[in-house]
Amino acid sequence: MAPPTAETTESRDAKRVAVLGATGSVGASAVEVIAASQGRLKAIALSAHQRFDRLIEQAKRLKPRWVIATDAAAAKKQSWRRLPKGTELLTGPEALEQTVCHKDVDTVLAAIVGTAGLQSTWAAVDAGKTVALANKEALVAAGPQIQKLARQRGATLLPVDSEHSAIYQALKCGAANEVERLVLTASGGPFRTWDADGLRQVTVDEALAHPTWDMGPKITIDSATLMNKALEIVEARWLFDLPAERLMVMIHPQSVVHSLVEFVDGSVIAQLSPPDMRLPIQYALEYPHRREALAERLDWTQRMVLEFEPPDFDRFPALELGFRAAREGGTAGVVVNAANEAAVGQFLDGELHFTEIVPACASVLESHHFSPSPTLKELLELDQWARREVENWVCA
Ligand SMILES: NC(=O)C1=CN([C@@H]2O[C@H](COP(=O)(O)OP(=O)(O)OC[C@H]3O[C@@H](n4cnc5c(N)ncnc54)[C@H](OP(=O)(O)O)[C@@H]3O)[C@@H](O)[C@H]2O)C=CC1
Ligand SMILES: CC(=O)[C@@H](O)[C@H](O)COP(=O)(O)O
Ligand SMILES: [Mn+2]
Repeated sequence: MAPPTAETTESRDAKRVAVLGATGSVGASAVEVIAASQGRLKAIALSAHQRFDRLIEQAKRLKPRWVIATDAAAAKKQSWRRLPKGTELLTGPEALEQTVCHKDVDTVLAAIVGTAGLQSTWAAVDAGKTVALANKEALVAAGPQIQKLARQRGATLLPVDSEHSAIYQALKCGAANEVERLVLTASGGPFRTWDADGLRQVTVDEALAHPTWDMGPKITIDSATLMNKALEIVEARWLFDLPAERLMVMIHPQSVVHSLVEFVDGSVIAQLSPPDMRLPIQYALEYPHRREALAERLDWTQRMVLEFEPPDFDRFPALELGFRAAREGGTAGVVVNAANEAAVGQFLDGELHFTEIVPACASVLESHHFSPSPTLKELLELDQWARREVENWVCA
């Protein structure tokens, strides 16, 4: 009997992945991982918000069943003639939620940036899917609610964020009650060594020049303020169910040690690799298997220096906001996250100074009406409220 062709292997055994945010930095890396998976992974759906030419190229390569254009108005102006035969176009944000629930979707890669990714992540969890989670903002905004829903629906959350992927892997070395603390590493961003005067003069181009990672604009600005690490503290709080007191941040400029777990006996287990998102994406999509990867490897024939230093909470006050949101829970996460998204947008548009991003978030967090266990509807309303507050915020 002839061996199965790639096509038949795919249709019988392939894990069918819906890639939400396929045209972004994480999404594009996921497309490479899927294309190189020798038929083990099949892109069943790819979504884009506005970069439709890129989406069409991806569709020609992976031949998904569906492409989703979430900006429906922009989709009307696009020519879709180059879509491959057999690929159906769906439009509007509601198409994300319909698609992730489909019985033929096995895994959802949540790689939309910001709160825009919350409802589709929620829908995937609600449908009991395996969710490979890059969209950290969803967990920051609604961590306890998403975890509760995942338990009720039997959904599995697999981290894609490099630090959380490292921690997930390191946690396999001990039992939950043997964990002392999690140490999240941070590159320190482009301004790691800058003084307060320098920080006040930061330009958009300087903030977009990340020293070690090539990422989308929003997370790159977050890395520069260290708000990314603040969000990751909250993400770790809910993902691993550990209190803020057992979470730490260490600056590690090389971005080779992606995070560490310290166990009660003092042993510290870390995961190392060059900074390349294709590895944590592949780990989550292929889980529980490890496969040969496209990602860069460490070169053990070369001298390598790995540095660690504690963060400076004075120059980077975002960190304190992250620890506070992780300690308080409730509505603190959604407010910090939404205020930050709005403030980063204003900074990128030249309407806010770099050093105003975090004070704007702190001020909105301070003035909001805290609630300990909000519903999804309340969270979405607060998200909108926090954005409006940042629009009206004036630096004291
Ligand atoms: N980049 C990285 O290395 C890492 C990213 N992450 C997280 O992954 C997520 C994605 O980051 P990244 O890939 O850098 O971001 P990008 O900005 O590169 O990509 C964002 C993606 O989301 C889509 N999108 C934007 N707005 C909307 C919207 N309103 N509705 C639906 N889709 C939308 C974009 O579509 P389009 O481009 O077509 O307009 C694009 O596909 C973020 O949550 C980030 O924090 C986590 C760890 C590492
Ligand atoms: C790749 C990834 O996971 C990013 O979140 C990265 O960690 C950003 O780098 P910083 O450590 O500078 O925030
Ligand atoms: Mn990260």
